[in-house]
Amino acid sequence: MDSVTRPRTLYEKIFDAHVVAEREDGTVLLYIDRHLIHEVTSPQAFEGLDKHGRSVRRPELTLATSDHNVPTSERPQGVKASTYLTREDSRIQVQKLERNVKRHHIPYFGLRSKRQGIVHVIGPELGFTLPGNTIVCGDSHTSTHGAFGALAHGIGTSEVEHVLATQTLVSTKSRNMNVVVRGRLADGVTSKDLMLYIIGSIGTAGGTGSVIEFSGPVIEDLSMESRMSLCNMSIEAGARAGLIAPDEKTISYVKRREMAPRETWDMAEAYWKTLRTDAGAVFDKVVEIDANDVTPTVTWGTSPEQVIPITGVVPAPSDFSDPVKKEGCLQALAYMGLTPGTNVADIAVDKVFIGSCTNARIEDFRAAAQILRGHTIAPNIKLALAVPGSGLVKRAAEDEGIDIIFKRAGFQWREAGCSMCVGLNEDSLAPTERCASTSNRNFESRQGTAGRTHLVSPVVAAATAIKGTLAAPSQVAKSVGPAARLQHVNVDFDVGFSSDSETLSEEDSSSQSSLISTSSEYSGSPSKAKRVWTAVKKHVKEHHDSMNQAYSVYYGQGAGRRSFSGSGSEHSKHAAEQVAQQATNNSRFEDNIKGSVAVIERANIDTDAIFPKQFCTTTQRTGLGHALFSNLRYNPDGSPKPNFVLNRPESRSASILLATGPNFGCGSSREHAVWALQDFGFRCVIAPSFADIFYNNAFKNGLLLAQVNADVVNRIVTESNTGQCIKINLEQQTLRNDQNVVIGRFEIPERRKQELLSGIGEIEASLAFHSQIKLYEELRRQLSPWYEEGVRSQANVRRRQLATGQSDPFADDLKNEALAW
Ligand SMILES: CC(C)[C@@](O)(CC(=O)O)C(=O)O
Ligand code: SF4
Repeated sequence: MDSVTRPRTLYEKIFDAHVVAEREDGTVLLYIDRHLIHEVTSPQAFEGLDKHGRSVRRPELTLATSDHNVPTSERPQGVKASTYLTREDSRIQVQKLERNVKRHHIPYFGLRSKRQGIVHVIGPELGFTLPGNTIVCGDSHTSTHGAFGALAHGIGTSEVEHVLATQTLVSTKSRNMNVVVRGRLADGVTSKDLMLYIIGSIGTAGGTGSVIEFSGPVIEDLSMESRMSLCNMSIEAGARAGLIAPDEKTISYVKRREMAPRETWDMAEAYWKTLRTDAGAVFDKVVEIDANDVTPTVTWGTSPEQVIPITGVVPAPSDFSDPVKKEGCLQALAYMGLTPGTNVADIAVDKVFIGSCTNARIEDFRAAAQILRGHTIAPNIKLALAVPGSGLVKRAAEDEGIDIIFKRAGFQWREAGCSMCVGLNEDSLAPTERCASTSNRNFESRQGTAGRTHLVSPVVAAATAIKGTLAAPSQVAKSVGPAARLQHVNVDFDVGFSSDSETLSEEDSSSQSSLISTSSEYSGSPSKAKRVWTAVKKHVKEHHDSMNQAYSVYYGQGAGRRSFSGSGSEHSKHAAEQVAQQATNNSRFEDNIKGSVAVIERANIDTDAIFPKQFCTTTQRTGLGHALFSNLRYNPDGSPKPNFVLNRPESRSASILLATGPNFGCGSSREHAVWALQDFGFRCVIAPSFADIFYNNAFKNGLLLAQVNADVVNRIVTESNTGQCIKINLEQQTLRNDQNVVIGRFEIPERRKQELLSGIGEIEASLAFHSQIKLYEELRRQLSPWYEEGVRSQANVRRRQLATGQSDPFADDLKNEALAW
């Protein structure tokens, strides 16, 4: 009961309310309320499901769209992936998604849908994203949804498969971090500037292992769109998730969205209002930010932490005392083609991109249009691209005349998609082209091989387009009189999608009896389950606004949360046996690795560097070694760069990779990075620290990550310079040289070690908890029906439409899509 009475953070409350079961190794099975999928990170997950003959547990809790690969050029009516996507690999990815959603009855907004768009734009805008939810997606920017007080984070493809099969994730509690923002944001300073400033202050690894709750008067003042931009980039600060407590703004944003609850709205609202950090709750770390210090901010380098006010000058390596930052500065200056001391405002750009899941919402286009109105882009701008985040954003902007302002200024006004954020379609940078971009990543070659990215806010992007050089909005004269109609028109999201969910009343006897039967399945005592359930019901009546408490009461009675091999439970024993059997079927991780070491002297090696984006269009998980570090390894003509470590003959047989700097694997969630490292022959990566999503992905695939201190890094470098092999003993956590001398120890959490040693398949292990998952779902239907009300499977929506004969735009849009299959 301690968890109920102790003051808790918002994060802890959401986490606790989603615990399906606690496992013996200290991890928990966390229920996932909402799952978003897209074409790039899902094909291998569906393939995994097929291989094991598994189905999708709750298709209606997953929502799919195609966004990364889709062209943003004009989309004719009735467009089909087979003809519209001219790049073969992209077309195959989209078609595979279409086949998978059809087979599994997953709602899908694809090329024909008005509601198609970037996953992190459509989730909130459709009301799929709700406060208090757990939300995941095979995409690091899932952190965006934290703006709603949802626990939302990116996962790798193995975890996508896990969620599809079990509707849960294996999880551990993160650390609690609080970023408090006081003061006031000046005119022309946006939440994007604020977030760049925060990342500049705490660094790209500043949030590692933590969930950041943003709070303070400045956060309260932000609109929902601005909050989304802020939370979106939490991953760029290394955090597992960003969170903002839901308030009136959140609630009125969600209300009447197409997939939001209606009949159960009042209960939902009452519950959401309880979702805030209790007074006296303890954060592991608190960072105070004064918004008065924030000015329009841009990045000058190749990491989102390399930021500078637009009024500043490009830094020199000597400005940094930390040797890692000094080296990073040197590398970034060379890549970006910049000279220290240059005024940022004198940096001329070639292209301007307003779009991406960070800044492609209606408010972003409104703000940029205010700057662009009556102006035209500078002659040196080769391309100015405006790409709405979704079909609905595009429509809303067009209703307000915003598209006209953009077009008159010389921008191209496109269809929705990820576009030049990642350049998986035709929208990308040519080598050495410089871009002011409202996206979130300035990694090397992110927007195009050898392209140069400056991250900026939408108003800075607009001002830059006009000036031709990086510019603050205040540098652009306000035009007199509107050049086009620009007014705020509220898009009507209330399009008559009435609820047909079977809202289970508390008195629903059939569901109550099914609850009792599932409960008894593992508690071994139907009468006890009944008693417990009666107590819970009573509690719910008294505290109907507190789901956390209701769950806790239930669990407090000892009815749930059996640990994996909990005593006395036949079901648990059976599960344990099943998993033990499974373990013997899996190949055991050999606890000793011996091999030569390839050394990369860099910090913050991002997954875009490990597995460049142009290869992300694959639907394979094997044979990807050729793409490993491709941009660092090969010249544009395909010839190898002789100085890159993997091209040296002695590296061909290396099975250990050492990164000398911290934060290896930061950025994108693409699990391809792990698959490529393994395919090349690496069995272990050693580094001072790792980014969270990459860490998870590696262990899911049996790639050992060994964390060492600076002394051990130096020792390994010395040994490998003399051609020595390194021996790794996982059991003892030691590193030895050829003479068997221990040259250092490495850190690895016990449970990760056991995971590797046992070789247990995680999905099998989680499926063994099916009774607990079922029970949790029953409880949830009773205690928080609003999370079930707005979601429907594709099949259900269409069945209902056929039965009622009623026109329903949401359903029509889904049907439209289905016609293309
Ligand atoms: C799928 C990929 C291209 C991604 O969206 C994935 C991610 O961020 O996790 C990216 O932006 O790098
Ligand atoms: S970061 Fe870019 S590529 Fe990734 S989801 Fe957002 S818009 Fe798409």
